[in-house]
Amino acid sequence: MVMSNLMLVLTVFMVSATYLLMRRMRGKNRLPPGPGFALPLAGHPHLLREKPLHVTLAGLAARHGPVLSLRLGRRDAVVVTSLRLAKECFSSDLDVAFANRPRFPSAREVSFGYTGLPAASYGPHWRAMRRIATVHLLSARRVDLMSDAAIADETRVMVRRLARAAAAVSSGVAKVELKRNLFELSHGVLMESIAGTKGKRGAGSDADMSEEAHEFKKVVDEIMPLLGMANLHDHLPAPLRWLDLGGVRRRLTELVNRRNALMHGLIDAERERRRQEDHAADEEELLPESKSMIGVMLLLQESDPQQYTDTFIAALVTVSAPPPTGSSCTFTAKRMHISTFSALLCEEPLRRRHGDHVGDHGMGHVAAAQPPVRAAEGARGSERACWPRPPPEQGRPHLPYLRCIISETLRLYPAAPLLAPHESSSDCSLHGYHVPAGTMLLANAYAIHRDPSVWDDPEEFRPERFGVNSADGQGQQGMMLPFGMGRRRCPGESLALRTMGLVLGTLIQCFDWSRVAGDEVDMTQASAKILYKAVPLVALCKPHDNMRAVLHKI
Ligand code: HEM
Repeated sequence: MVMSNLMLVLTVFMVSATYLLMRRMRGKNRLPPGPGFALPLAGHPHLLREKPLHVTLAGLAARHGPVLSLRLGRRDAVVVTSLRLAKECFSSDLDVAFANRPRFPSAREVSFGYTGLPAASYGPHWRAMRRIATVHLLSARRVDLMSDAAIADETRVMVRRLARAAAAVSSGVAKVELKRNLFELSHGVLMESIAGTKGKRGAGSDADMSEEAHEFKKVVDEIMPLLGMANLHDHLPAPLRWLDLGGVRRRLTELVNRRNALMHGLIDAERERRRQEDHAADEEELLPESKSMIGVMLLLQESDPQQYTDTFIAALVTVSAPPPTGSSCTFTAKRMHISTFSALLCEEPLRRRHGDHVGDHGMGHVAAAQPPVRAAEGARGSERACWPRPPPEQGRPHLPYLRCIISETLRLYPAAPLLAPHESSSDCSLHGYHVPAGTMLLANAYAIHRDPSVWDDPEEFRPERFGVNSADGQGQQGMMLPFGMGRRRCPGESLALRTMGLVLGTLIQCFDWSRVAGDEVDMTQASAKILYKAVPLVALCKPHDNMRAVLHKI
């Protein structure tokens, strides 16, 4: 009996190994190189145990080349680790071939059955959503409006909270956990942009967060850890997934139902508000841009109710919520990014841990960013300069150092280090190799941004490389892809950059930041699809001398 079982295992193993070897060797259908031994059924997960994944994949690329193939469970995957290849994938005909997203079972729960923008397959539904997102919800005009309203308001709320915390201690220096503050800020901005929940309640709208934002935050807080566990489910055989032994799927379904109920409640509330309003004349005069995202969508619904159903609206506006597994970006990414900037601003010199490697990042000059950025703001000390208002369009070039810091941080710490996974919809050829339909494509932005053949001293944090005094920065920007490339490039890029600039600029302008004595800023990266610090940053925050009077009045 034991003998026959052993024979069976050996036969399965030999057949799988021969099959994989033959596929790899087949003349014009030659797959990209990759690590040889793949476990039958499981593939290469044993090679990916080391965390974080983007660092492990960079190591494999160093051994096998800039395009390598892997087997992950029943999926073929190709990883590209060079700028040239990433551009080939996302800017030529291949961009269409790779415009699909892989369907992970756990993403079905959070992405409205794969109909949310980040998870949707390439096709008419995705095109319709994408057009609305870029034209109506995240256009330059709307980003301006959001800067004036939601982002500025929520930044002011955060500044007030920090100033009060500092005023409450006798030393005037508060110890604050930035991640929590930025998390609340991003939720506030999110809810204000989606539904304008604070504005609708009139008096008391200056509260730190609306009830809806609180509920949304609670749901998001609970969903996030489950997504990590749900990833494991994705690689289990279907019958085991169905059994849902750990109860992850059941819990996720409950939470997603709560989130959806909240979204549908917001849509109904906005519809009711519109009905009750004596809007006939006034409404016509209001520009669609001046409304919340739901308000804009309801206007579209009036013109085409079949297309813009409530579910369509909920799926579209929830894109800013936590990412479906397999997608990657959100306000979360942005929040984590501001947290990373803040870490850089507090540390001198910054020490960085990467697995076992602990090195001096040589970022002493980063702390020196505070004075130049402040000086660049011009009217320092005036209420106008301190107030979290977006710098006017023509004012933005006066903040070149801030722009450089943001670019350099996105280079070294791209929020989505492997972008979001793409999937080929047809057989195609990449760098002379055959890529079958249904192959998952990962682009290792983290490794591409540190490629020594492209960047001088790639491990150094050097904002000046983006051209503080000139327009050189444009060229450098084209050598990185923190927001992806091609058709599925992030549509929230302008909003993200605007918010990061505004929040970081305000934090620098209003407060002096330093690290807690004796503590080093730990830049260890958590292992996740979104890159963030494993250890939340606790920093010392002291109102800037010239700003005290202004902060007092907030
Ligand atoms: C620091 C902030 C952000 C970063 C680094 C970031 C990065 C990314 C990346 C790398 C992708 C995948 C691109 C690809 O598939 O190749 C993506 C997709 C996406 N992002 Fe962002 N993002 C950020 C903020 C935002 C914001 C604020 C929004 C909206 C409010 C947003 C909405 C989206 C959507 C909807 C997609 C999916 C697009 C599609 O599949 O067609 N992102 N983002």
